[in-house]
Amino acid sequence: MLGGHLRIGNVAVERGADTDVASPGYAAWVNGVWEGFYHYKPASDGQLEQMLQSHQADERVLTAVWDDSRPRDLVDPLVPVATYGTFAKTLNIGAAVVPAHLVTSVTVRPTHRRRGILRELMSADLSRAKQAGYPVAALTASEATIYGRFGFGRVTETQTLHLDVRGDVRFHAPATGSMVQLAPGKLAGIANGVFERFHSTRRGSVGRQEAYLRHATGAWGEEGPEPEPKLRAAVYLDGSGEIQGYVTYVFGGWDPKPITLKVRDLVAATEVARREIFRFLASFDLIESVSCPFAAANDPLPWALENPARVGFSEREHGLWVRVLDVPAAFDAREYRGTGSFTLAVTDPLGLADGRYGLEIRDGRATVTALAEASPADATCDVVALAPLLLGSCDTAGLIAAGLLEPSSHTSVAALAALLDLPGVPHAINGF
Ligand SMILES: CC(=O)SCCNC(=O)CCNC(=O)[C@H](O)C(C)(C)COP(=O)(O)OP(=O)(O)OC[C@H]1O[C@@H](n2cnc3c(N)ncnc32)[C@H](O)[C@@H]1OP(=O)(O)O
Repeated sequence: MLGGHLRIGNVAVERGADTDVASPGYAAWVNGVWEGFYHYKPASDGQLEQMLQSHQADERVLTAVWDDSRPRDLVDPLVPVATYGTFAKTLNIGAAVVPAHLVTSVTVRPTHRRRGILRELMSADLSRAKQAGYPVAALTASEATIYGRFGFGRVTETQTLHLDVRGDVRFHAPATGSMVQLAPGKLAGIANGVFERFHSTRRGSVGRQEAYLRHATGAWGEEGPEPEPKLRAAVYLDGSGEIQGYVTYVFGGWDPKPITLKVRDLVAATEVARREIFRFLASFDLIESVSCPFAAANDPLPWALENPARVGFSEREHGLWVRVLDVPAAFDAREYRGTGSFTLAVTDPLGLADGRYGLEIRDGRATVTALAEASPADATCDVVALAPLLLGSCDTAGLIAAGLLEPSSHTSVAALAALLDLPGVPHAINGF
């Protein structure tokens, strides 16, 4: 419980009574978030309306903390000292796509930091999410060191891909299908469907908030909810004319060098579509480089090219963080290999996921049950390690070497690895 003059409450995503503009409380919450992330320009009525529409589409739950001790002649009491937002999407765990409780817009003002406001907001929220039946919570973090203490583990890494497109870029595979350049607005009826196909097949993918569609269509730009006239778009059609991917991009200007085409969003339902979109991006005259964010840690593009040295990567970052709330529900949705069984003991300082769990695996699918405390465990881990274990972000040997997973003295690590280790890495192509 927060003490003193601090008060926690929800903020409705609504227009003001008898007005067609955002309510003062909602406007104060949005501006609180913007200020927390150093967007030092209050949102205009038009921007607030855009935010409100997208937050309503996401069915966001907004929480704020107010400090009633601040002098009212100096600051509007509606202005929060902390913000916290959540919404429901899904996470692809490999064998199934499960509901995910997404956390975003976490800010605490410098005047109120390190007093336990984040801890209070997050502990209560994660308990509620577990009670509501979410197997997992997820977030994308500003700093890697904040969320481990709440049981979040890093599951994906992303990086920015740079493709040198000077001269003739040659691919091993022959070209297939076709690209069509179109006005970004045309993606309104296309982008979500392509993303859903990617999302349903890619382990680690997390559902997208409404803002992504607004960005894809150019209704929103880099600076937020304002039109982006520079945006260009194209779609990839396979041999039968079906749209299998799209890309949005902007010209980075004649300076600085190299002259760069900057991908804003690239979503491909198939690996062929992704490769063909890069073939298209490599074909622009006068352009020297193409940059593309949210590339996977094991991006296959260098393997597609006759000269893999054309591809470089920068800004390798932690991407998605996942918090397991319900071990049986989450691990039932995981992929495994072969047939076998083992018992996992989990410790969790927040008391949400701790216990002993039996995993009965048959032909790559598991039935997971909570066991009595006294059951002997084949391996032990903290809740933080559950996330990379769940998503197959790191193999069993790597988790053991990192000190995140501890096999018991009688456990065959090779047998455990034969059940748990998965090919490839999870990949999420969005932030929130
Ligand atoms: C999902 C997202 O929205 S990610 C974006 C997070 N927001 C930002 O980065 C905006 C700028 N920063 C902030 O607003 C705040 O400093 C916050 C939200 C990061 C932290 O809020 P606070 O209320 O100060 O945190 P609180 O006092 O509850 O601290 C909780 C714990 O986190 C730790 N912690 C807080 N901030 C940080 C940090 N930046 N780095 C490392 N640890 C941190 C505290 O030491 C404390 O640890 P303990 O409980 O184990 O002793």
